[in-house]
Order: sequence, then C-alpha cells, then structure tokens
Amino acid sequence: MTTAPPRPQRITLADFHEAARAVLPADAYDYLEGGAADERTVRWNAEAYERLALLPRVLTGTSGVDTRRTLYGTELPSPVLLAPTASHGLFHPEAEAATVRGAAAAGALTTVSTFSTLTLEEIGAAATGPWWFQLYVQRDRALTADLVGRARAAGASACVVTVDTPVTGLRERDLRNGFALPSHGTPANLAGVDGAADRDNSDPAHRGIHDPRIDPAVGWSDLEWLRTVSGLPVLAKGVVRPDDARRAADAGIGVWMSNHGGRNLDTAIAPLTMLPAVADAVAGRVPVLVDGGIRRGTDVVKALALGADAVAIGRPYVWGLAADGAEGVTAALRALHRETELALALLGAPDLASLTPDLVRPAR
Ligand SMILES: Cc1cc2nc3c(=O)[nH]c(=O)nc-3n(C[C@H](O)[C@H](O)[C@H](O)COP(=O)(O)O)c2cc1C
Ligand SMILES: CC(C)CC(=O)C(=O)O
Repeated sequence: MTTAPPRPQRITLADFHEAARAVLPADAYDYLEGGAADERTVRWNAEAYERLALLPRVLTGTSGVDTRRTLYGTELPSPVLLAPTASHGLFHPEAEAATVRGAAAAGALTTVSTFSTLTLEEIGAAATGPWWFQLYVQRDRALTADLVGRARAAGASACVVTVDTPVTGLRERDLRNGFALPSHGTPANLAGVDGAADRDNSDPAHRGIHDPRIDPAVGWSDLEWLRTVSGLPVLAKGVVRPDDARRAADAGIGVWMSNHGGRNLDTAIAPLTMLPAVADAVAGRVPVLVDGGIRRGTDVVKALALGADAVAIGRPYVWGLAADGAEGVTAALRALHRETELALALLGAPDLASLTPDLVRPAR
C-alpha cells in the first residue's frame, strides 16, 4: 500500500504564496498578484505596516487572549475577513464553493464578489458560515436590485458596495499577457451582461475605458437607495479620505478602507496611513474595516490599534485556495489567526479592545 506524500509544511502566508506561484498558470498568477502601473501602491500597502513598530506592555498579568469581534450582530472568532476577489475558478476547480467552505472551517466571514465564477445561489448553498455580498453597481438598476435580492435570499448578511472602481486600473501584467477577465467564461451572476461591449470605441460617452459590467456613475444617493432596497447593512469599500468616511458614517454606511490592493489608481495612498484620521471622523458610529498588504498577525494588531474594527485580506487566502483548495483557505486563515493571538499575548493585550494607538509608533 502506498501512502500519500506528506504535504509540505506551510507556516506563514508567504509559504502559501510560494505554493500558489508554483501551481498557477503564469497569466492567472499575474492577474492575482498584479497591481496597477508601476505597482507602487502595492508596495506602499505592505511598507505602511513595515514602517510601524510596536510598544509592548509588560507585567499586565494577562493569560489567554480573546480575539472575538462582532460585526453587524455576527460574532466572529477573529477580526480577519476575506475581501472580495473575482473569479475563483481561475485558481481552483471548486471555485468559491471551496473558498466559503474553507473560510467557514476557520470561522471567518467571506465577502463574495459580483464577479464570482459560481452563482450566488451555488455559493449560498455551499456556505456553512457567514458571508457578505460585494456589489459592483450595474448600469441597469433593476439588475442591481435583483443581484442584491438574490444575494440576500442566498444568505448574504451585508452588502459591500465597491466605490473605488469607476474604471479598472492599468493592469500592465495582464496587458502583456493578453489576459482578459474572465478567461474561462462569463461571470455567472452577470450572464446577461455583455462584457465586451465597451471595447467598441465608437461610443464617445464611454471612450472604451469603462467595463460595461460596472457603472462608473455611482453616487451617494445610490448607497442610500441600496440600503432601502436590500434591507441589509451597506458598507462602502474603497474609502481612504476622512471627508468621505464622515459622509458615509452620517448616512449609516460602514467604511471599508481600501485602495483595491493597489490594482486601480497607482500611487494612491496606503489605507493604513489614513486610518487614524478616518477612525476619528467616523467616531465609532459605523464599523471601520481596512485592507491592503496585511500579511502578518502584527499587521492585524497595528490596524486594530490605529482604529480599525476589523481587517480583510485578498491575495493571501487566494494563495491558500490555489495551493490546497478549501483546506488551504482554512490553513492560511489559521496561520494568520495564530500570529494574531501571539501578537496580542506578546503585547500584553488580553483582547481587541485593549489594542490602542499608544501601542504603535513610527519604526524610525
Ligand atoms: C485577484 C483579485 C481580485 C479582486 N476582485 C475584487 C472584486 O471583485 N471586487 C472588489 O471589490 N475588490 C476586488 N479585489 C480587491 C480586494 O477586495 C482587496 O481590496 C485587496 O485584494 C486587498 O489587498 P491584499 O490583496 O493586499 O490583501 C480583488 C483583488 C484581487 C487580488
Ligand atoms: C472584474 C474586476 C473588476 C475584478 C476586480 O475588482 C479586480 O480584479 O481587482
């Protein structure tokens, strides 16, 4: 009898990154990893965490750490969520079904992209844990309302509206590779929308830069409309400015700070840099989430210390998905969770509420 070879030990998110790189076709890997233009913002997102040092408290008499966080009434064992990422079929044959199962096994909440490979109904049927729906508002508002209604019926408990993508960024890796999303077919939820139409430059109103599957002309009134039409909590994803954050909070809309993982506007600021000012503007009225460049438990605690209620990761859980399917998603989340617990313990912080700004200073 032959036994299966032992799976290589993957301890850090970087280990999952290497495994994903080894297994993915080059163009899918580039789509996943890539940022816009010179990828400065991709680097800045990570560097923003590297530039901060921690000031641990000692002799706090702490034993055991509590990393639970409640968001919109859902208690999560960890403050780390899965950010929405498109087209999981590019990364694993079980696509989003593997993602939601893997996340649920770690107790984590998944945000499902409008551009998922599977339908919202298929994902809802596979989900055994909480999930939110990420919406790209459609030019057709009836279709938009239909998408949100389907998501809710399938089990989504919040609607995350992406507000930083009136156009997609200049993804030069994809251009060089001749890669267009999705290479394997139409995103299932947008089956009736022709994704190629805007490549026809004859329509001067669009000038060929817009994706017909994303309405560029979304405004604040659309978010308020979505709150009414969905009956769900609504968050705006892609906020980095305190004035926008204040406006969202005034309207009861959650603030998800992001620059889309550096994939849209290159040289856009790292959200972490703006987090203290945004947290100040929001003043606890709505949840503040932040994503971009989070790769270590120490990154998680820095974001929470500076005012985030929770954080989200994008590429890292997709590395887990590509490497080992649902199990890889679970293992990647567990690795980050363990690091987060260790960071809290070493900081002398018994729980997330004791992560306060005095724990963080510029490293130099
Ligand atoms: C492959 C990929 C696809 C993405 N697709 C979406 C999407 O469909 N909707 C969205 O709002 N954000 C999308 N994002 C952005 C993520 O939600 C998130 O903001 C970003 O990945 C966070 O940065 P990180 O990858 O450094 O963790 C995508 C990111 C990646 C890497
Ligand atoms: C279809 C794309 C707009 C998905 C996306 O947000 C991304 O690739 O960053």
